[in-house]
Amino acid sequence: MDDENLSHPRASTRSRLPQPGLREMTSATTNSRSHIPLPGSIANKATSVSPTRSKAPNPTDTKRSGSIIRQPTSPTKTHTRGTSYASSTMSRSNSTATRSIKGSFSSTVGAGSIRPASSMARPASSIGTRKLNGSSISRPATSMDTRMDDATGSVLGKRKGMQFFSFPHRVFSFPNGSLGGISSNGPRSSDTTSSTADNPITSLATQLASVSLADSGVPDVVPCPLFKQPPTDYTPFNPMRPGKASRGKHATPSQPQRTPFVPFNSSTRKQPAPIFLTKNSSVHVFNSCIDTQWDHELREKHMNDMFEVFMSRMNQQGQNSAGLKESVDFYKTRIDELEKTRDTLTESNTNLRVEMELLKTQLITAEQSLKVAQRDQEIAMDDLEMRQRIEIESIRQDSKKDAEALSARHKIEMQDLRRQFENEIEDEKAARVRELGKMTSKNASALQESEIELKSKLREIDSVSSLLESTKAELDRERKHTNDLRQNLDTVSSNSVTLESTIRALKARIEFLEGGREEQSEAFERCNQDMMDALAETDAVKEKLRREETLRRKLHNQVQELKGNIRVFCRVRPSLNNEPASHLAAMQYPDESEDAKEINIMGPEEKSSLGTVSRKNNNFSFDRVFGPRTQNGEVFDEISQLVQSALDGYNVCIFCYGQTGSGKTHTMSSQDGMIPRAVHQIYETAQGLEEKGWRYTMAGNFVEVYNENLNDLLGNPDELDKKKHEIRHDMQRGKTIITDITTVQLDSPEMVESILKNADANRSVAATKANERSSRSHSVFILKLIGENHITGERSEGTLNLVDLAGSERLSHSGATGERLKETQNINRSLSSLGDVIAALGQGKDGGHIPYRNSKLTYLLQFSLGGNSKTLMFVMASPLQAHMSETLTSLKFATKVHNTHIGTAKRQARVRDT
Ligand SMILES: Nc1ncnc2c1ncn2[C@@H]1O[C@H](COP(=O)(O)OP(=O)(O)OP(=O)(O)O)[C@@H](O)[C@H]1O
Repeated sequence: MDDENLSHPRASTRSRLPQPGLREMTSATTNSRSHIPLPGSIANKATSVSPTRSKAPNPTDTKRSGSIIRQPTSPTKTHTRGTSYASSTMSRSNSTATRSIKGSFSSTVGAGSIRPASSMARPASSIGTRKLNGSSISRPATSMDTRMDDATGSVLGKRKGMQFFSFPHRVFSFPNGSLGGISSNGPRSSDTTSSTADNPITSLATQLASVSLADSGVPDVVPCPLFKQPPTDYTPFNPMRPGKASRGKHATPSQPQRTPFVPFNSSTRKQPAPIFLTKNSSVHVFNSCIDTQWDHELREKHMNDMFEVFMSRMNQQGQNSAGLKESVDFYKTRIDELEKTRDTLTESNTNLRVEMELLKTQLITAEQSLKVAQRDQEIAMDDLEMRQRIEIESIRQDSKKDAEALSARHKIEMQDLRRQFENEIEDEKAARVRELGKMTSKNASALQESEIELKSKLREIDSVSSLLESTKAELDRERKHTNDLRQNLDTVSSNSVTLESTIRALKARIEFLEGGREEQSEAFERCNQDMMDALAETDAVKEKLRREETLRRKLHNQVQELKGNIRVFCRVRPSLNNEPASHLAAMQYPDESEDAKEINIMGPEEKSSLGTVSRKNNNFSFDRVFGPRTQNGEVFDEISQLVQSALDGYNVCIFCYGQTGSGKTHTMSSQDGMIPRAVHQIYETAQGLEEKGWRYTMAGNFVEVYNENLNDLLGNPDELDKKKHEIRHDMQRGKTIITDITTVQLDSPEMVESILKNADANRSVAATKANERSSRSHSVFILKLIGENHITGERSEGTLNLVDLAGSERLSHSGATGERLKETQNINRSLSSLGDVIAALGQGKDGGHIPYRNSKLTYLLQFSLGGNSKTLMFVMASPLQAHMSETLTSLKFATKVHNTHIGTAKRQARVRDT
């Protein structure tokens, strides 16, 4: 609260109210700014007021008042402020009293209250200075004084319904017995407000004049040439309502604008002094104005009336002052109370201040001790830090020395270790190098030895091969020599027989000659002639024999050609153990005991509308029909002559056609099948022909056509279905070449068996619904036979193709799906192509198109099917009733082939004319 009072103007006003200004008012406590001896107490005030009240207005009073009139040296300022203070003080004193009664004042500043710490810490100037200097007291004294002097009337007057009258209670005194101040202030409105700030007399006179004229009924504006016409916004002075001048004065203490005061008769009267420079100068001007313009008596009378009115009002003011006195007493009582309270507060403040001082002292002491302790602490810390720094430095140096020593030691150790490792590495390297050298030398020697050994082996091989060659040549020579010797032996033996007989004859002749010399000589000549005739006869017989062999060949092939270049044999396999007789179809072989060329297959029993049971008879006729009891040997006898044709230089093709399980493989590739038998026969025949000058070489290939791809059955089984083989034809020589095919030289009949085993293992076999082990490809065994007759100079090149076709069952019967379906489709397509090729050949048109290229099989057999070849078709038949349909289909196809006339075969041989 006190802080606010110090800082806030309103608070300072409030604090002034209870201050001891009234009681302790002295000259020292007067308002120094006004230099007016303000009433320090009511008594003083009463003293100053009482003469005014008791005495009538007279010039003396006026004069005395004139002495007093110095009081408002700055009248406007003092008066205005005093008025405002009066009103505010009055209202606030009430509020203060109220607060005091309610205890709020004592609660805030009373002795019993405890000031907060902040208040205690407040500087002494806030309280003590004010009290001691009394500067703040002088202002309330001024206020109070002003209030008492000026505002009382207004307040009381207002309160009591009195006409407002702000004339001061003091008597005005004009130096020349006139109210110069009135005239000088009256009409100068704007100038007045500004000039009053500088001239208090003029200001006071202006107020007085305005009030008195207004109250006395005298017109406000007196026509006086001395004054100018007042401005329209001129407002008479009202002390209760500060005008613009007073407000403006407070607001802006600007320099007043003064209108030069020109005397009316300035030309006649000499101015003693500059206008308004002194009070006397203005009086002179005023007097001069009066003398010349005003009716002095009238004005005096008028002034007297006015004075009386003033006086009466002054009396009234005196009465009012009594009321004010009461108020003052009340206020004095209140002030006493407040002063007591203030004393109490002062005392408590003093105690608190002492206490605060004590605390301050203690605080200072504590701060000092704290500072001392802090300083001691800092010193100790500095010492400690210094010691630690020294210790750290020493430790660091020690550590550095240790580290350096350690690193030096490590460096030495590292160098030692490095040297040691380098030595070890060098040793190891040298050992390794030595070892490597040894190994290299060993390897080199081993390599050298190996090379030497290899060279020796190569030499051995060369020598062995040359030996072999020479042995072969020698063997050939030996063979030849043996043959020659044999022939010679034969000749010699015959000759020896002849000679023996001749010798016997000669012996007899000799004996006869001995008996008669001439008869002996004749007999000897006859014997010699007989011998010569016998030798000549022997040569003639041999020549005749060779001519007969050539004739036999010619006749044999003529017989084969007469039989037809394509022949069809039918073979029905026997029933197997798991096939009961009830499941067999009814088949008949009408001419089995004779030619055995027919077969009747009885169809299922059919009942006619008349109830007769009949069977459809399917009669087929082929070149030969083999029944179920026929063995492979018997079959081969029928084809052996075709195999002989291959040796004679013909292309022979024997293939088996029929449904799955009809016995094709059994006939062709079984151990006693056509292929082994053919090879055996070829060997035997070839050996027999050697006596007649023939030498044969045999080379075999075994291939299969699977899904229209050619596979080498004698090759690597892993390359089946991967390695591609192409079929190429030499049209001029009538030769077929298969690329990348394995060719086996058949030096012995045993070689054929191993070939067949390998081929059988490689052959694609897949299970189907129709047969649990079914060959799903066409296999072709190709035997190339090249024969040379070193006696006759003949040469023959024949090919024997033994073909085991895949099953010919119909697609619907096989029940194949997926991959099997694809196989079956390819099989049927190739078989159909085979039929188309045979049919085209049967048409016999020279240069006609033969569709060999429609399938891989027909393209492969191009030179074995047609005019240059002999073809034999085995149509295989199953005895089962269930296979009847397929059997009939196969037999119908075979009948078509049988009815085809292909033409005359040509021998692939160069026969020397004999
Ligand atoms: N003449 C026969 N004498 C004895 N058994 C035979 C005869 N013909 C065929 N078989 C037997 O009948 C079965 C089927 O014969 P095979 O395998 O030769 O028929 P396939 O027509 O070659 O069949 P795929 O077309 O499936 O090769 C075999 O067990 C076989 O031994």
